[in-house]
Amino acid sequence: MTPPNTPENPSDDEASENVRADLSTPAVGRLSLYYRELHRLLDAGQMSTNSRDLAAMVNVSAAVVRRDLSSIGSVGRRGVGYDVASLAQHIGVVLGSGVHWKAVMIGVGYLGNALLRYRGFERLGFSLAAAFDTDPSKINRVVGETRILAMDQLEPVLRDLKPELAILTVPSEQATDVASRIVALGIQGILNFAPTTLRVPSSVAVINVDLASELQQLAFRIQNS
Ligand SMILES: NC(=O)c1ccc[n+]([C@@H]2O[C@H](COP(=O)([O-])OP(=O)(O)OC[C@H]3O[C@@H](n4cnc5c(N)ncnc54)[C@H](O)[C@@H]3O)[C@@H](O)[C@H]2O)c1
Repeated sequence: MTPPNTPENPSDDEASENVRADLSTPAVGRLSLYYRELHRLLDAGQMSTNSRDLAAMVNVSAAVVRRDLSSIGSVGRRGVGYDVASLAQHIGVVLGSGVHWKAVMIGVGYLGNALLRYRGFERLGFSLAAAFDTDPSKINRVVGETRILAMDQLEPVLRDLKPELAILTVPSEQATDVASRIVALGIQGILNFAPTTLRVPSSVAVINVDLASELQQLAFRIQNS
């Protein structure tokens, strides 16, 4: 008989919600890397792995892998390790990859073009449902599998598609205005490539991607090693 869902005995969904709330940002980043490597192992037909091998794949210690995995309730069996398929599935649930996420892209220049052609998003449950640009020469072109629409179609299309996420790849001067527009349309998370700080309500999650800053940190590490 299925036990009732009580605070002491939460359902799978509730348990993964609780786990998610407790995870630090670096731990979430590492889980995402384990997830990627586990899928690579699955593709290669490998059924089991252990903390030492996973650690080597993502360049952390085996103790960190064991701690990360036990924090989401996955404990390897001594001498056997982890079942690759079920561990990948479990991490996927914790990271929300079992859920289908709809994303739109705003700004299809050099960067947007490259990202639209990348097929790796779909595997993690993200579909790029539409892309938007202001340049009339780009409208109606299909890049990857996504059609570029005019910005004056933003409101009706987003109301219809109801995407949760947006990838912002417009010039930095345009980013704030565009962000306000998409937030007003119900976007809950923005992956922001524009080198500017977005002012959005705290209910909207923003991840800033800045490769120049990453390079700067890399140079700093080398200089100080
Ligand atoms: N995060 C990073 O590591 C990184 C790396 C490269 C570029 N960038 C940034 O990403 C953004 C895009 O870079 P890019 O090289 O692709 O630039 P780009 O100029 O090639 O592309 C920008 C696109 O946005 C469109 N656009 C302009 N205003 C718009 C608006 N209001 N609404 C919708 N579309 C609009 C333009 O027509 C163009 O197609 C820039 O902000 C750039 O600084 C970030």
